[in-house]
Amino acid sequence: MADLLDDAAVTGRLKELPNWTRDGNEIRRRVKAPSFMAGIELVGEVARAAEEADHHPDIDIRWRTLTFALSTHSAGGLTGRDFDLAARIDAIAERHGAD
Ligand SMILES: C[C@H](O)[C@H](O)[C@H]1CNC2=NC(N)=NC(=O)C2=N1
Repeated sequence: MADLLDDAAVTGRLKELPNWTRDGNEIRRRVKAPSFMAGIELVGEVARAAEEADHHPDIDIRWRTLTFALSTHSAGGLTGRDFDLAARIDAIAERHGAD
């Protein structure tokens, strides 16, 4: 099982991911896609990355605004797996021309 990160480690990893904010046991990012369908395609790609990593974000879809939240449920908080997937989500969002 992945190790829980302490507050200092979480703060350190968040510095590399300026689009993400911490809310308790999770980190969250909002992404605005160029259109609804672009957002759905982006979510599909995130879903494939999540399956590959065997780590799954909570996803909220509102027209072209997507919110991704990450936490490691089995560990009860934030681990390196959340930050690794967050970086992959950033790369996917950028490739899809999202803000
Ligand atoms: C068996 C499998 O590894 C676990 O159920 C995984 C699947 N995806 C997961 N995703 C997230 N976000 N947290 C988990 O603890 C988790 N556990």
